[in-house]
Amino acid sequence: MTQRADTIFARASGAGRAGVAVFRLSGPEAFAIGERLCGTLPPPRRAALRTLRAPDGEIVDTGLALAFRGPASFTGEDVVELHLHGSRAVEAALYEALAALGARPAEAGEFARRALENGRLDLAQAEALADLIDAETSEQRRQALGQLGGRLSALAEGWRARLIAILAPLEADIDFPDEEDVPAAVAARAGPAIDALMAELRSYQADAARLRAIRSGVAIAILGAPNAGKSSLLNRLAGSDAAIVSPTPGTTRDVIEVRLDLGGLPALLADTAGLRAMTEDEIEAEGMRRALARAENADIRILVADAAAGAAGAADAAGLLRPGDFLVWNKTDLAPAPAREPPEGVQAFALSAKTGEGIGEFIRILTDAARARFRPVHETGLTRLRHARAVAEALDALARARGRIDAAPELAAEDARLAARALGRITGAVDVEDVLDEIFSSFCIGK
Ligand SMILES: Nc1nc2c(ncn2[C@@H]2O[C@H](COP(=O)(O)OP(=O)(O)OP(=O)(O)O)[C@@H](O)[C@H]2O)c(=O)[nH]1
Ligand SMILES: [K+]
Ligand SMILES: [Mg+2]
Repeated sequence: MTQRADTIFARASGAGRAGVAVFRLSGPEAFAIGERLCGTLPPPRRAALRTLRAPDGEIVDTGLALAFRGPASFTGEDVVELHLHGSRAVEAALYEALAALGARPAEAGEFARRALENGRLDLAQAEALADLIDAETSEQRRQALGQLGGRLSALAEGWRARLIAILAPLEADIDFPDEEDVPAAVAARAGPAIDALMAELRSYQADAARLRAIRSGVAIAILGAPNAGKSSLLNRLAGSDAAIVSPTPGTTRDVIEVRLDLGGLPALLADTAGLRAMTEDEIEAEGMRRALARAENADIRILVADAAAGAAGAADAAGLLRPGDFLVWNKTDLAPAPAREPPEGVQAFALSAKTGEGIGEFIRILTDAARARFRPVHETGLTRLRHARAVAEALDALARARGRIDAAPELAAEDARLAARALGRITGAVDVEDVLDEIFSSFCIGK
């Protein structure tokens, strides 16, 4: 940053009434403003009780004050943290006092952005911070903590360092083009090294969709004929009355979503409108279109069929199923499940959404299947599309480099440099500006 940064403030803890709310002040004037507010600040990294006063002498609140001297702070700047009573009135009085003392409210993600600019976090870690704040399940927490701790950064920087080691002799070759035996020797060494790196990158690429599913949730869609009991099943799986259940066929029109925690793996479960061959009703037809789109894009489909309707109950939608999906015969309190082979790779299961019989077992089976399918091979990896794209770009460039290494080492060197550049984008070692706005706009204020 060329110009001197503003001193910014925001509530770091969640909005609303609270026993304690944490406010953060960061920037070159943070200590001076903190002192005017608190009288004196405690020594860095020590908490002390203070009475906070506005410039006109009015008491704002009493609470804990903590000072962090930059660069040993979250943002890398001087930071003052205030733990006050979490009321709207205290917050309003504090903001007024801080503004009067020359600080301004922070923009979304501005604290993390300063941390990045001051080298306290790299881009992958900043993303992980956002993921950790959003984490709802244990798998999400683990993944975000690993990345925040620098695991992905170390991986990406390691790949880049290997590439640079491969690149250096190729560049030396450009400088000494006359020495006859150099190109062959260099190519002989660089070729296998590129192959090994490509194999490793591919194995991480193969994991990327699984890691993204952990971040954003596995998409599961419930589909089937009207009145099969789809909404009843969703309510059972969610443990709440999220969807309307009624004996009227065509009750569900919009897609109803609930979040599930499948043994630490997050899932987004969608209930959809019943599918039937024909309908005159425009709203129902739109519901069916949405149901089909949802089924198409889901990671896992659960086809619900009425056991009492016999094999015909599953016939219409069976074509939508893919290996790894489920066929659930519902209403086993009324009739046993028909003896009908499910489509290839589809697991059949019998239960009653009404009595709850078989639900616990079905949740176990669904959880095991989802966890097995989305278990990553590597503990650390490409958690965002942005990372996967960078690796795909690096792989393309490396494939070109590999093809040219014998005939045109100088072109191969250029390709290898492009690959290194693509990998450098993961941590923001290169081209960081391009992605900053996209990443930090998703942060909330105070982070
Ligand atoms: N006996 C019995 N009735 C059930 C069972 N599951 C659902 N039902 C009943 O079947 C009817 C339809 O249930 P819903 O859950 O609304 O079915 P749906 O598939 O969501 O229906 P649409 O949204 O209209 O497509 C309701 O009267 C439920 O009480 C079950 O396991 N046993
Ligand atoms: K219904
Ligand atoms: Mg329904």
